[in-house]
Amino acid sequence: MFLPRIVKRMSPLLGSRMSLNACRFASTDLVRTEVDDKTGIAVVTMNRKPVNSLNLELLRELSSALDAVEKNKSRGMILASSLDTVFSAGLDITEMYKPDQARLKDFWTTLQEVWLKLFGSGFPTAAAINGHAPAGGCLLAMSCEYRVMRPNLTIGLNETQLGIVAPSWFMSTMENILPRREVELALTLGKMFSTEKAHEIGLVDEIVDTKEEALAKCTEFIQLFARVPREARALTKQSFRREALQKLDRDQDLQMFIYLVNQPQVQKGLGLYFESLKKK
Ligand SMILES: CCCCCCCCCC/C=C/CC(=O)SCCNC(=O)CCNC(=O)[C@H](O)C(C)(C)COP(=O)(O)OP(=O)(O)OC[C@H]1O[C@@H](n2cnc3c(N)ncnc32)[C@H](O)[C@@H]1OP(=O)(O)O
Repeated sequence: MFLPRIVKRMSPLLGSRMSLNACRFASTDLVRTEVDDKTGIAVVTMNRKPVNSLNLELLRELSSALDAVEKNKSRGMILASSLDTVFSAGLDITEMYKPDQARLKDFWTTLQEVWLKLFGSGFPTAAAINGHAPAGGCLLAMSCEYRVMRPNLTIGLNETQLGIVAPSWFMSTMENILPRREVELALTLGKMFSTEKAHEIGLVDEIVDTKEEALAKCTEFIQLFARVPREARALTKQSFRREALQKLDRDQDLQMFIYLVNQPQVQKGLGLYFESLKKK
């Protein structure tokens, strides 16, 4: 259960440049939310070792953090990771392999909720991609409006490589950024792009060397909207993204997911993939 703790603290968040800004913190073990009092921007940091794989608890806390950012009327939100080399490893395979059926349902419903809140948010969003971002990790980054990434990492929707299929709303999210042809190729190949290639094709907007620089660039992006009326901006974004948002039929998507994940050959594939990750 997410219980926001709102306290005043000095922020070490963005290094010395921001270190005198007081921040409000609303944090749990898995997700830290820090709002800079000077910029009004919230940094939501995923903190689930070792790889920020998205299990039910992390998704629930992300969902609550997004509610808190909305409620606090923050100027915008930056999504980041506390880990050195991984932004998010995507969905936690253990949620889908030999699952408890009630939890599986909760898991998928919460993932849908996080996407609807993040992709459909009125406030500006940016992702500081300070580590690898496969599959669901790529979905989170793509749901933001701007992406800044460190070099020599990877990002992409690799589902077909695992023998599974990215849901259509994962596809629409990529299509909101890249040309259709590029998306079709990326999805059918299950392509993981290097940071440099992702930048070349426009999946990533900027490359920087450190997490601090990534946070600073994301802040600059969000500040572009400082003089744009908030409501007009929000409605424009939501109207632009409406088609993708409305295409998600939550019940149908849930039923399809439950049916497919429980297929013996999908379970076998997930088991083999999970083993291969462990043996790596
Ligand atoms: C036709 C049938 C259709 C069926 C359709 C039904 C299904 C629909 C759902 C589709 C949606 C899927 C979206 C997803 O997100 S699936 C998840 C995909 N994720 C990945 O492929 C990433 C896998 N991980 C990695 O590539 C690497 O871990 C990394 C992120 C690059 C980091 O590498 P690093 O070397 O730092 O770390 P390790 O690989 O050593 O991992 C450390 C430990 O973490 C465990 N791990 C890693 N990823 C996951 C994960 N996604 N879920 C659970 N656990 C994970 C790994 O096993 C190590 O554990 P260990 O320390 O115990 O060995």
